[in-house]
Amino acid sequence: MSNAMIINGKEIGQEIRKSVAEEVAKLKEQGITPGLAVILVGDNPASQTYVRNKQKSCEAIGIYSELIKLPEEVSEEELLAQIRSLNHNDNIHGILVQLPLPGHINEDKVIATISPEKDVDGFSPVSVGKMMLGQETYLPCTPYGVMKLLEYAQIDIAGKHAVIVGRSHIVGKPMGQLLLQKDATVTYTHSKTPDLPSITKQADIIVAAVGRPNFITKEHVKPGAVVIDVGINRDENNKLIGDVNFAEVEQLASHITPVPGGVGPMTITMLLYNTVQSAQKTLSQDKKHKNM
Ligand SMILES: Nc1nc(=O)c2c([nH]1)NC[C@@H]1CN(c3ccc(C(=O)N[C@@H](CCC(=O)O)C(=O)O)cc3)C=[N+]21
Repeated sequence: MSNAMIINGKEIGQEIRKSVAEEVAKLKEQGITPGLAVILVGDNPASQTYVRNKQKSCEAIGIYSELIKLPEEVSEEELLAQIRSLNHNDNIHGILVQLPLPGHINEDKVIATISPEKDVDGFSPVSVGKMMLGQETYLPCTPYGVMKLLEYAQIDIAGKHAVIVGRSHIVGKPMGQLLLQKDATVTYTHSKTPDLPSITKQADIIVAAVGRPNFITKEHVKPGAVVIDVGINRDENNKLIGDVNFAEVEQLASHITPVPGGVGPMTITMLLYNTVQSAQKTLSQDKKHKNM
């Protein structure tokens, strides 16, 4: 069996970022600088790294980014007040609250407080509801990024059997919905699914989003399947590894995404994309006002 085609998320992400940068330049000519606010609570090192990456990526394409750092002990009310203030700040088109949040804060309440117009993560109940209904909205960045990877790799989705491993609100669940909207037959699996390999073996497309290193092995994969690895785990040497045993699975998959350099860079790319979309919307609303 020949080796799989490796889907290069870094390269595809760069290509999309180039066209997002062009949109940013156009907006600037019209006097608008897209702005993203990132709220970081506490000093979790992994979260700090992600947030720094997001800021660097914004900078690289001319998006203004503002980091709001709050102490671990911040009250829920104070965090909500920050979000409400950003909801009304005209320089800010996107608001992202870095997850996870400390235990004393109600994540659902926080996310629901972000104005749906600025919910570039696509996590709010309004965004999720619209996505389910197939209405225009901000799509969650990771599943959206996976859809772009499949599109760029020219993988047909209609009629294919997609098996999602993992059912998180931010990856697994929306991933299945987006694939369903493209006419895949979708199966959700999770930690309580008995005999997982018997199901994943039927998949034309596997999306692994379990959060367990090297969880998906060759026993899980039908020869010729497309394998998308959403996992971000650290091994004992602090090296980034996915949910898929890459060395094993690349021998029989038709396409596979690496970690790093697969889905991760696409997540940030779609965040930039959503932020610019939001800025573009304010422009068309301004015009409407002026025409009145
Ligand atoms: N409100 C919120 N929105 C998020 O989108 C969000 C979040 N909270 N909390 C944490 C997770 C994690 N996440 C990643 C994004 C990009 C990479 C990424 O670009 N990874 C690179 C490698 C980076 C490295 O080497 O550390 C890659 O896979 O190639 C990873 C992880 C977004 N998250």
